[in-house]
Amino acid sequence: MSRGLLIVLSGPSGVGKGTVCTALRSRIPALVYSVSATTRSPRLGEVHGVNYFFKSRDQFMDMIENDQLLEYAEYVGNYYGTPRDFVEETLASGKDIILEIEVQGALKVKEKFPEGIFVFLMPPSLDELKDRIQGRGTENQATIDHRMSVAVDEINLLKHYDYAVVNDEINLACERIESIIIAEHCKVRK
Ligand SMILES: Nc1nc2c(ncn2[C@@H]2O[C@H](COP(=O)(O)OP(=O)(O)O)[C@@H](O)[C@H]2O)c(=O)[nH]1
Ligand SMILES: Nc1ncnc2c1ncn2[C@@H]1O[C@H](COP(=O)(O)OP(=O)(O)O)[C@@H](O)[C@H]1O
Repeated sequence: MSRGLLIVLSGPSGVGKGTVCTALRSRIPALVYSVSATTRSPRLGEVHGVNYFFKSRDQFMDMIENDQLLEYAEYVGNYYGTPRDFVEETLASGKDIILEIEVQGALKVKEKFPEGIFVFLMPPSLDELKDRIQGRGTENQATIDHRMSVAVDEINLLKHYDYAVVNDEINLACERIESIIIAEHCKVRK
């Protein structure tokens, strides 16, 4: 049996990664989602084990010490990381897995899995990005400003990715990513 594809969906906060990823999973039910660990507090409606594994700082440090994370990053004051075993087991079972992670973490995954498919979700413009973060209403102004300054640095790292997908419209962005996955399955691997 051939291994599954590792798909990394990355891009600045507020670009629509979560929204696009949820829509993509309903279009492709076989696509497995990697649930990350984080030290961030749960937002209203978020469920432990579904959206994230919510951890204390000490628990997160233990996961790092015990080499349980494929990658991790500190992002705007909190830690986020990808549980390693789940990714390895999913790929070995022949299923495709999608990681929805920020840019520093994506680049670390690339060092370990250069064969992964790295997709950068682009905002139609920086003004639209700010409107989306503000419109979501989950962050205070200082965090929004911090996330916007990080976003500019992140967009400068686009060159390390395989694909750039503009999230102008959710269904269109999903179609583009679905097409990428289909094409990657057809690829002749040398
Ligand atoms: N490196 C890394 N980043 C992650 C992971 N899980 C989530 N992130 C990213 O961390 C950033 C902040 O996530 P979050 O606080 O949920 O905010 P939101 O994605 O902007 O709604 C986003 O860019 C996520 O994609 C992970 O396991 N590793
Ligand atoms: N294509 C789109 N057009 C308009 N609004 C969008 C689009 N994609 C996402 N959004 C909105 O932008 C906000 C941020 O999306 P979210 O998925 O939380 O981003 P991220 O996970 O990248 O931080 C949400 O309010 C979401 O409904």
